[in-house]
Amino acid sequence: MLKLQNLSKTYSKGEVKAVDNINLDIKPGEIFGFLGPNGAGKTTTIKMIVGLLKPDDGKVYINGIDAWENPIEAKRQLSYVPDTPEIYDKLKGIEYLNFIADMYEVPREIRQERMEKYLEIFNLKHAIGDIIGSYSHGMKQKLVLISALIHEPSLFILDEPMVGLDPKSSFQLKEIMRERCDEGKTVFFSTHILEVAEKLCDRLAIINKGKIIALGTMEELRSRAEERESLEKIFLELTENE
Ligand SMILES: Nc1ncnc2c1ncn2[C@@H]1O[C@H](COP(=O)(O)OP(=O)(O)OP(=O)(O)O)[C@@H](O)[C@H]1O
Repeated sequence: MLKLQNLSKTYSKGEVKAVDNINLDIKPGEIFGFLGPNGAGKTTTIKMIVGLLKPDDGKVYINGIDAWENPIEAKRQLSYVPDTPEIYDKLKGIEYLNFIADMYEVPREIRQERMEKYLEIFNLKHAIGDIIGSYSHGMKQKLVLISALIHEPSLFILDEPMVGLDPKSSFQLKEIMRERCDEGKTVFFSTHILEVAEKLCDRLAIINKGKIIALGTMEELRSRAEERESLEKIFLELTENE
């Protein structure tokens, strides 16, 4: 479903190796957690997957489509929720949702049904006629989430999705992620919080200083951490973030 092959990215004319030759193969139906401390390379990796940052090296395949050779086809397969919801402040919530639904060519009746459902779930119905500029950070985040759910992507990519959401919305989001995966869709999300990864994902990768240092189920990683001091140190650091 999502395949990363020897993916690398540097910043500052090569001085900062943000992502260093990473490989991942994520299957349909998986909730995959991308866990790492601050500055590990999570956002950079995600931006290369969704087409916002060009890799220096390596390939991104989404459903077998090369994301940088066929960007439009690849983007049709996915939804992306960034860590900070930067959206058009001058639009009303409903205008933004319709704009996104238009871009993804979601038919009227279907979008209506999905909007109703998610606006209800995330308790945003009352504000949908208001200008986005008047929304709180959490409301903006929920609006972006709803817009990402409107076209039912086969790959759902979320950068630090739980940050800024109230506990009820976090719970709802977790339920939605699980539902998507039960339908054979794939969720890839980043977090710097061990507990979030633990509660949610089927499998996870730990990234540190741009490299993947461990890959497997949480159980597998925990037992490996007991044997490997470097992994144990990362685990401790991630626990302290909670
Ligand atoms: N535009 C940039 N210019 C220079 N260095 C950058 C740039 N963006 C990120 N970096 C550096 O690249 C590395 C990886 O950053 P990235 O934002 O991908 O990490 P992250 O795991 O998402 O971190 P966080 O959890 O803090 O968001 C860090 O060392 C960061 O300082």
